[in-house]
Amino acid sequence: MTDDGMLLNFSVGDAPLIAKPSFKGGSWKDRLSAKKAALHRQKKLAQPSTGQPDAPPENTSAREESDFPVNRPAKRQRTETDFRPTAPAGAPRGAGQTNGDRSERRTDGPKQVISSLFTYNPTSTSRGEAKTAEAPDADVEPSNAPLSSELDTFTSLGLSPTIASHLLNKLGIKAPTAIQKAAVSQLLKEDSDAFIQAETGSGKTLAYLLPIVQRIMALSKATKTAEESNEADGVHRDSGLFAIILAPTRELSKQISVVLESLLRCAHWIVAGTVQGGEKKKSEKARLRKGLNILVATPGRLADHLDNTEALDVSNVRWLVLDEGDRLMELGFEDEIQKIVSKLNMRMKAAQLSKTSKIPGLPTRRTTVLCSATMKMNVQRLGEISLKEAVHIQAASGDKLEDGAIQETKEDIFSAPAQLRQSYAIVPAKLRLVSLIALLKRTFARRGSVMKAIVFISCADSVDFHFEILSRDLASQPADSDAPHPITAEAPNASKPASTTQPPPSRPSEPRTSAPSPTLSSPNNPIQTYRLHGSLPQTLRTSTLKSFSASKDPAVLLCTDVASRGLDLPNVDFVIEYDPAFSKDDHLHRVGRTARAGRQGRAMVFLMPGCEEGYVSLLAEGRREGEKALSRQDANELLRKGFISPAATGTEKEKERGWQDRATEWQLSIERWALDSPSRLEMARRAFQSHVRAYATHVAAERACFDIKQLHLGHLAKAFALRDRPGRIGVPGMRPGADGGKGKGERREVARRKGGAERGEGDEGAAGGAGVTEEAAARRKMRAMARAMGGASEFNLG
Ligand SMILES: Nc1ncnc2c1ncn2[C@@H]1O[C@H](COP(=O)(O)OP(=O)(O)OP(=O)(O)O)[C@@H](O)[C@H]1O
Repeated sequence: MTDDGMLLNFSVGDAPLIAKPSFKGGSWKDRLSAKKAALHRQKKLAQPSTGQPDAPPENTSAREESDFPVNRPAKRQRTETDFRPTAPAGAPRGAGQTNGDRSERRTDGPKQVISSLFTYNPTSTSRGEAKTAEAPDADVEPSNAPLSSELDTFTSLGLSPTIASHLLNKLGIKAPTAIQKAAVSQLLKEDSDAFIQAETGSGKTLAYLLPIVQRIMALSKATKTAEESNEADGVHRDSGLFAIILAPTRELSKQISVVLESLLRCAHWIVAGTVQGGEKKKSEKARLRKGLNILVATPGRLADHLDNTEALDVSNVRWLVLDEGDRLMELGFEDEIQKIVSKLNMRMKAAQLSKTSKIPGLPTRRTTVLCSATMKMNVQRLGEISLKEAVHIQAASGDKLEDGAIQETKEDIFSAPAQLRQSYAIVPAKLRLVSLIALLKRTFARRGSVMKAIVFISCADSVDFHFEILSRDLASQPADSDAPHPITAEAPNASKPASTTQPPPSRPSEPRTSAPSPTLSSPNNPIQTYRLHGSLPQTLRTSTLKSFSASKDPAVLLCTDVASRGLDLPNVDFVIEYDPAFSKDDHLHRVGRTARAGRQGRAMVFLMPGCEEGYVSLLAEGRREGEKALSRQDANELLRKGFISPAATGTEKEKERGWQDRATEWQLSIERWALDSPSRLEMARRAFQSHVRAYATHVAAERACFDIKQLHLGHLAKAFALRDRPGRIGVPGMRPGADGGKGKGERREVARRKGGAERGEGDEGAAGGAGVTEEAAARRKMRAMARAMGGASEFNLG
């Protein structure tokens, strides 16, 4: 949002345009350009009226891109009379018309602004250099696949034939991945601490679970006396707790325990359980009292039980795993982990001194395993807290390290799986929503081409809004609406697809998180849409994920970053980052939800023309082959493919007009849909506001690519189906204050970003004064904007 934008958005307001506005604040440049714009409008109005409105573009669809300003467009206030695209032949009344009169009649509030989709869009600044590449070579060797050599078997790593045959026959896992090969042999052989680092989807969970389960099975054998024959006579649930696995979120701890349970079916006498926030402590205490051998936990809840649950005896714990180490630190669990580690040390030592442990074969020292895909400062810190002389286990190496220290080598650079096909789309703000719909329509056009897609969105309010759009019932268009069918290519009976999937069971009071998507479905390919974010109750989050994973129909999940880490959702073919991630690492975790364990996958990130295009070089850093591995698309390409009518005939120009008109029709119908109900309108406004606030929280190091000053709020509002002027979009009851109404995880998430920003500012301070001044100016600007946007200072993060 440039300064003149700010002034036009917020200062001019609804005042009569003839009245001389006064311009205050901002630099002299801001004031000058705002004055010029007002003068220009006054001149136009002073011209003798012909009874006709301002000449609209003859046909918006047909405008050439070269007519548009190359950089950011000059802003002007526009009314419905500005936009009168020619209705396509045969279209119902209203197709291609603005319907603005009706929207004004319906709302007693301020005038609505209806802008055309295809005019005044900024063009790409990198158009000249960037290639519109084809998808990178599909034959790239997967980097996280199971090993294919006949010599690489689980038994050759030292795993027992019982476990190996269980993996093969019951879990369908034939050969280890590279990280499993390195980790299993190391952890079976030695009792040293270890840092396991490998890319997303490389099988890190089994890499630490397999050796732990085998070692506990071995304890069982050692416990038996020579004449005993039954395995169950060895270790049993009362023998003691031997291993604890810590995961940062409830979803992850649940997922790990599911993998563990499936593994333990070959050693049924070993009992595992979970303790995690969101569950009743009383039932957890009862579970702990009954006895467990392996515990999967979230750090906060475990620390709580260590303080308050007498039955939790940790004196025999000999394996501690810290999974998703970077996330544990980002979510602020450092204190809890420090407390847990020191309690484990203390109780183990006390038991060893009093010689109360009676488990033969129990190792004398505890092995701590830290897992992370990234190697950041905070992981180093976690290593210092928890590891001693750790072995660094990567796909191919195993170097012994100093106390807790983790050496960084070239291979430590966190990158996406090699086989992931990654692209970015340059989409102007106004075209974002229609482009997303076009992309999803195209993605699910053919049954079987894509099973599941995940769309990452920056905040919970925006997830809710887009979920309502995708799941809206096309049959219940307003009765008086002359809206055309939203996407003319859609089959008439596509609005109620026959779903074979059971949506997650939700009680009447619970918000719905799953619904068929009439917009994306076709008669032979029903699409189910899901939503997930941190503001939903935990039980609903769990059931939604379960249902999405189990869905036999193609499905799309709209979610915040709550689903970006560690989650292993089957058959995800496509990840769309509709809002770019708040940091590069978050991006790699998000795209890592596809292309797992050697499978193919695609990812696309939406970027706006201008400073966001700088993000392409950051994307390239996450690829081994650099920018070569990235392909590029433009909004027009997405729209053409998504909105083209299968029956389109005529010249290229006519076809183009066809898809532009259809995209416009769809956009107008969604704007009417939002205007038609106060609750929907509020939802759209809330989503817009939250989105803008979330935009301001990209990590400092990447803020040059996501400069809030460059954001064109008027254009962006269109992508939220809004016709309001941005300065007027205020949502009553929007949660004020940093922590208002947020759950613990959400507060941690906000703190993480703030922490990142503060560190970034400190770094800049060290580098030189100029940067600091600019940052400070930007912060002042952001604060001013937040005030103009309704006064709330935080956003509803997932
Ligand atoms: N040896 C193997 N052969 C085939 N599939 C495997 C193998 N090991 C694990 N998998 C599968 O690979 C998927 C990814 O495993 P896992 O979730 O452990 O990866 P990860 O490295 O922890 O990923 P992330 O970093 O995203 O958390 C799972 O579906 C798992 O069942």
